[in-house]
Amino acid sequence: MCIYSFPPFLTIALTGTPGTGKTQVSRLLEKDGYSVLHLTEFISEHNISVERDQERDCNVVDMDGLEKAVSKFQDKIRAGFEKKIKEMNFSDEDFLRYTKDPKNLPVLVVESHMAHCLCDLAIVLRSHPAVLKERLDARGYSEKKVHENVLSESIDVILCDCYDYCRRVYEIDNSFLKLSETASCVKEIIHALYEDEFLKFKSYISKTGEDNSINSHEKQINLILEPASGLTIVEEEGVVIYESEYDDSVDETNPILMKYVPGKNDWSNLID
Ligand SMILES: Nc1ncnc2c1ncn2[C@@H]1O[C@H](COP(=O)(O)OP(=O)(O)O)[C@@H](O)[C@H]1O
Repeated sequence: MCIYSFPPFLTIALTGTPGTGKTQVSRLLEKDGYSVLHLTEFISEHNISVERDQERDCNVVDMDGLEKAVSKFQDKIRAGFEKKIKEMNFSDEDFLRYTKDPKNLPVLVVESHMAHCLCDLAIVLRSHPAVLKERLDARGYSEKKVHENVLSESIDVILCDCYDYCRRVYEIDNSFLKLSETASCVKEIIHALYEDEFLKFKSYISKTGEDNSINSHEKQINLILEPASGLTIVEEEGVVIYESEYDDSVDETNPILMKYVPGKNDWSNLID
């Protein structure tokens, strides 16, 4: 269950098998002014790893601790955006124009191969297993670690996980793209997604009978989006919450998002 406010603040996972380019691409996004959380650095800064898995050559993370720490971080970033927005008297059109500037976009990009466990929107970077193998070999990974990651990419492990955890999932195959082109695709999805969610939330709020203009709310409107039928109103600790339905099937009408709907890369025939 997720609770949203209006205008929405989105947390988007930039995920993918190691070597698909998450770190490099997210550095480019950061340079352009997007808010980015690098989860691996965040985990070591906050001491959230519990132990080292020697066999798989990686750290084991305390997921509950991570979730709490990320949620706290997210609240801080979100409060900053909300403060700025409250100070301005926006029409919807003005607001959407304002959010075209990455610095003003109420979005936090969380970058990691497990970011999708913490977000309900995901962008998955994909690379052809042969391309991925080259990148991981160049990194000096052991043969076993390269094989494990290449196999995982071939059978869509992260993509399938995303379907389990996330409400909306998009996939970019960057096997034959430059880093900057991959970054452009990510940006395209982020902005299209923000606009789409904004309009969707707005229409949910109009179903509640509340005023759905940006500056009309003294208090936050909280929406719980889950596959429920109809619209019900619940009170939780004095806060009015509107439970609305959403369609969790892949049903994109935005032409940009349609370009990135997942499922196009079938590399399973490469498994020997
Ligand atoms: N189109 C591309 N998109 C992303 N990475 C690319 C691309 N082409 C080459 N690369 C290279 O692949 C490697 C990906 O590394 P990195 O960003 O650390 O991946 P990850 O964070 O997913 O493990 C980098 O050396 C990067 O330069």
